[in-house]
Amino acid sequence: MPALSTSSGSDAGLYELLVALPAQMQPRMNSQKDPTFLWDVFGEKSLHSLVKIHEKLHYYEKQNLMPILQGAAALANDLALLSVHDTVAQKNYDPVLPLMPDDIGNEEGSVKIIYRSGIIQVGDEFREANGIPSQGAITFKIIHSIKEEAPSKEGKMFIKAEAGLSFKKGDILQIMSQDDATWRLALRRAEILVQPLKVSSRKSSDKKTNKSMYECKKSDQYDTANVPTYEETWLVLVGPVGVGLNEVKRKVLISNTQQYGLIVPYTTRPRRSQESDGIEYIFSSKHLFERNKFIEYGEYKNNYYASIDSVWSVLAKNKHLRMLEYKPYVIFIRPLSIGRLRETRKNAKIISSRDDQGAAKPFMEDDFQEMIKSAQIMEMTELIVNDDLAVAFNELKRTFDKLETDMHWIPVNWLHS
Ligand SMILES: Nc1ncnc2c1ncn2[C@@H]1O[C@H](COP(=O)(O)OP(=O)(O)OP(=O)(O)O)[C@@H](O)[C@H]1O
Repeated sequence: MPALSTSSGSDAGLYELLVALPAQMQPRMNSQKDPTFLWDVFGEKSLHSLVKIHEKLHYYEKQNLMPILQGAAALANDLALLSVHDTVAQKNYDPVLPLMPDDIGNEEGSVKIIYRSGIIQVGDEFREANGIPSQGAITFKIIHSIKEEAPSKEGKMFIKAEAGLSFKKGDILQIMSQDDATWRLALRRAEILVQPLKVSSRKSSDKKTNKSMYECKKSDQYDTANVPTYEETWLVLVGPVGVGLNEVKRKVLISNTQQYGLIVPYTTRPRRSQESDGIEYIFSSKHLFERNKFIEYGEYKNNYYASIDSVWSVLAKNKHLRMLEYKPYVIFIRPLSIGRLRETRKNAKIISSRDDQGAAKPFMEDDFQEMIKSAQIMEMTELIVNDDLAVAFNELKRTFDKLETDMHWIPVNWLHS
């Protein structure tokens, strides 16, 4: 079969070939019917139309087609939009669900559904289903699990409700943390205590606020007020006669004269020869004494002992003096043992209460026994043993320093009395 040729290149030759084909094949045909048949087939008009369309499309295929009409351009945009829509619609945008944990059994279908929705995690608690089962729609209340923290050294603290601290009206709870908006970490306290009292070096302008704190009568008023702080600390040293109160006091005073001041007490006893009025005591008559209002007073061997004005004069000099509506921090100084008193007080002298002149005399066995006996009936906030004077002094200093910085719980009646 000879190669078919086209007159105007490969693009336009197909239609012409169709037209020429029956004539070119005629010499090779035996039957008269064959050329008629071929002519009918290749001469068919619709075939020619199709071939023409094919050739046109083939020609424009490699060119950028621009629609001639404005309406056609809009149609092109719509087609692009539809095409994008179809592409997007065919894509799968479903959430990627977490894999099921291995340890959930087959029967726990509902748990699987909730879990796979990603709302809850392993360890979360399922609490409620509308309160009543199988009635219309079910509302799930889901509480996320919280990791339990290691117990603190200060005491057991709980986060989970089941492990929480039960308490009733009147119990005293010390709040340890309010970091969480819905939970409070607290320790139960046995004593009847209210505010922590902090001694700090606040400016005197804060005193008014503190005063209003004392006047609070209800606990919710304490809650909203500031924690009271005090500039002045009133320390009272108590102990049996001759235990060494003056000695200890003297050591504290000379250790920091800026910080500590002495309250000069009142007394109705006669002034001794070596004493000066206003130094050791302010000497007063019984008549005047009874007309005065004192912070504290006591009676000893028919004589009164008390203090008041001196408190204010110490305050005025800006010395340290703790005041909580005149409730002092009391430190009890006691001897170690009668044996140690005999050893350590060999060269010491007591101002004998039996001697009206108040002459200093060496300690007698009776003095030691009296000291031990009265020490046994005294119970105070803080206890310091005056065996070795230097040790006792250091311990006292440590207590004072702690008072400066630490919080102190105070009995509730201190605020109401
Ligand atoms: N730890 C101690 N070791 C040895 N001697 C001490 C010690 N403490 C105090 N003394 C001595 O004991 C004597 C009595 O001390 P101090 O006068 O201070 O006692 P006091 O408790 O103030 O007595 P009073 O109650 O009669 O005023 C003094 O001679 C003092 O030096």
